[in-house]
Amino acid sequence: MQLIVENLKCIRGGRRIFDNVSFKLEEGQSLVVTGRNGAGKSTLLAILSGRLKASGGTIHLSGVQDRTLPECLHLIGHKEALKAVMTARENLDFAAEILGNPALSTLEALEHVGLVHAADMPVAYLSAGQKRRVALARLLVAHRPLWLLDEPTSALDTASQKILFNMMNKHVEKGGMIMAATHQEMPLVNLRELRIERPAPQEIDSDMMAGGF
Ligand SMILES: Nc1ncnc2c1ncn2[C@@H]1O[C@H](COP(=O)(O)OP(=O)(O)OP(=O)(O)O)[C@@H](O)[C@H]1O
Repeated sequence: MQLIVENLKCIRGGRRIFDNVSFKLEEGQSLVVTGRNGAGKSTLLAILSGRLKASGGTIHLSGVQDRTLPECLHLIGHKEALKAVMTARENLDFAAEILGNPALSTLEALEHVGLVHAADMPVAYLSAGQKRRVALARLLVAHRPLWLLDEPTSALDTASQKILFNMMNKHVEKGGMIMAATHQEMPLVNLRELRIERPAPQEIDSDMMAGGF
C-alpha cells in the first residue's frame, strides 16, 4: 500500500486553512504531522479519513485492490467516539463488528491497554485517560493498515504513553503506516515529519476577498 498526497488544499468557513500539502507514505513508515494550533493538522486527518472534503489537490492510494482509503484506516480523533452508557467491552465489540477484518479479541485488546479490570464498566465512569485507552484499543480489534491518530497521547500518563508507542512501533514494524498529529516528541521507528504552515497573511486576505468577505 502506498499513499501519495499532492498539493492538498483546504478552505473551511471561507478561510484557507492550508495549501500545497504534499507527502508520500509507504508501508512501514510513520509520519508525524506538526504545526501551530489551528494550522490544520486535525483537518488534514479528517480529509484523509473521508470526513471532510479537500478543496483541491489529489489523494492517490495504491496496492489495496478495490478498497477505498476510509476502508483502509483507523481514525482516533480528539473525541473518543465512545458511547458513554455502554461498557468498554461493548464499545469495542461494536467497533469490531462494524470495522470487520478481526484482529485481537475485545478482552485481549483491553489487556494490551491495561484495562481488563474495567471491561464491564460503563465508559461514563472511566477517567479521561482510561477513555482514551479504550479508544486506542479499537486499533487492535480490527486490522487496518493506516492509523490516523490525532493527539494520541492526550490524557495519557507516562506508562500509558509507553504502551501506545510500543503499539505504534509494532504496527509500523509489521508494515503498517501511521500519521500522528501531535505537539509532542514521539519515539517511533521510521519516522518523518510533515509540518503544516498557515498560508502567509496576505494570501489569507486575498482568499477572503475572493470569497466575498
Ligand atoms: N467546523 C469548522 N468550521 C470552520 N472552521 C473550522 C472548523 N473546525 C476547525 N476550523 C478551523 O480550521 C482551522 C484548523 O483547525 P484544526 O483543528 O485542523 O487545527 P490543528 O492544527 O489540529 O490545531 P490544534 O493544534 O489546536 O489541535 C482552525 O483555524 C479552525 O478555526
